[in-house]
Amino acid sequence: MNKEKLANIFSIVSMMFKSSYGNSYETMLNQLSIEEIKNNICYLHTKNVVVANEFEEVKEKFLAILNNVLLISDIKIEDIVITREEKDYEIRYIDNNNEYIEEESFDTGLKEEFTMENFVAGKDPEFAYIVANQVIDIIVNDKKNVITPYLIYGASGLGKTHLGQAIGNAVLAKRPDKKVKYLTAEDFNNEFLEAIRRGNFKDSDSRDRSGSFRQKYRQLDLIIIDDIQFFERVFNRGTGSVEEEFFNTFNTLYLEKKQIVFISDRNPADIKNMQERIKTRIGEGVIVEMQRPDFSTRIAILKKYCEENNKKVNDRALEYIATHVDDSVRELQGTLKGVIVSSELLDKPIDIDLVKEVLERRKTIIKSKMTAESIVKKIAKNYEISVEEIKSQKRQKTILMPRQIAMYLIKTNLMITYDAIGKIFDRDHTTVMNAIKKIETQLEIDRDFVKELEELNRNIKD
Ligand SMILES: Nc1ncnc2c1ncn2[C@@H]1O[C@H](COP(=O)(O)OP(=O)(O)OP(=O)(O)O)[C@@H](O)[C@H]1O
Repeated sequence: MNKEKLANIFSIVSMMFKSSYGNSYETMLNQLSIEEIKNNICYLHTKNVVVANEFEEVKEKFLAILNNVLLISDIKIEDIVITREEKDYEIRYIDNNNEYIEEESFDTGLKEEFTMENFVAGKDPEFAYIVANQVIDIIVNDKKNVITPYLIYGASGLGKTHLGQAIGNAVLAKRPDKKVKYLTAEDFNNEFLEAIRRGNFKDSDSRDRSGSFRQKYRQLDLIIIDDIQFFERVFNRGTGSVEEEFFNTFNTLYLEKKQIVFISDRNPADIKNMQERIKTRIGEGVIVEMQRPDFSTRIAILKKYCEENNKKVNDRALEYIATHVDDSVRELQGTLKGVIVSSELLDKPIDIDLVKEVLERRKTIIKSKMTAESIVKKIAKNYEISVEEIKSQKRQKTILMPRQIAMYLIKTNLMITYDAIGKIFDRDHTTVMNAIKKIETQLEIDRDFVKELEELNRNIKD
């Protein structure tokens, strides 16, 4: 199978994986690529050991989807092997006046495939696109009237990341002297914690810090922070240092009239745990909701995809796809990719029957999707407690036991990490591990409990 086909397959499986198990896997999947399929083994590659470890935890789930996608080609993958380069991070540290300074090759975080040119705006461009162009114009021409912060929010797969990244790429294309950085809120949080761990600060007092973390972010002309809803998981958790650093970085850039772009899956008013002062600052900028593309834009997106990838697909097939997939551009492109790959693998022409077959297959996988939240909800309902209670810190048996069961069923069904489960219940990795062990022990000694759990397991799949 050639590289292009392999890449297409990987991108379809990744899309379905995210669709079934959540977009939190996006960072991991972005750092993986498919190398080859040989002797029924699929070889994936990553440079990052953390990604390799994270993938091991969800390998079986990924394998199941991969085999489903390859079903019609009669290839059955038996195992996935990760290959990895030794060098994980290109970061060096130098000792300067007894302070550690991080020397990092500056990575803009931008991907070249996301441009304003390949963002299909449609005949009647939406507001988010119009403002994006204004933002680019302001930075490129050093205009003073910055639109900061510019916040784009909206449902998954509508092109928020694409547009945010495209702003960065357009600025650098015209003004390579500008300092631009794209990162996710999770990256910001991790880098901050890593900087503390590596002694990048003078002491543990979060107000007295030095080093490149601050410098790096505060010298930017344009910062694009994606998925800021992530902050609700880390803000308001004791020390508040991440929140403080975020506010200070944001505020410094804001006061210096530098351009800030935030991307979120929801309106900032609905992001929990965010201090009022941050919300107020955000409110001083421009907030735009990304819209679902209309039919003619969906057709234009599909045509653009064909053009860029040099594929010929007849108008009827494109119209059929655009009629049946109307809620996400990611899903729209994924369906088209699926149709193209199926036609190539089967050596069949693209007709409505093939499109229907692919749509049906995608629906079955998506229909069977079970998420951690759906499991929590069903378990809470079964034990007649609320979702808030099951996630709360309460320890009475009537709440504790359902919580442990929910953790166990999430682990066994979704195979996500203990940390990821911990985040759902606001618990640490060890607590989750102990809870699951407890259920396993109980299952070994109690036949009735086994039956109860089997019944629950059936329920959560309905
Ligand atoms: N208007 C568009 N024109 C061309 N491609 C688009 C458009 N909108 C989205 N896409 C493509 O759809 C895919 C999903 O877009 P993107 O990741 O930007 O969505 P998102 O809104 O950020 O989703 P999420 O919230 O799940 O991260 C990408 O491949 C992107 O290039």
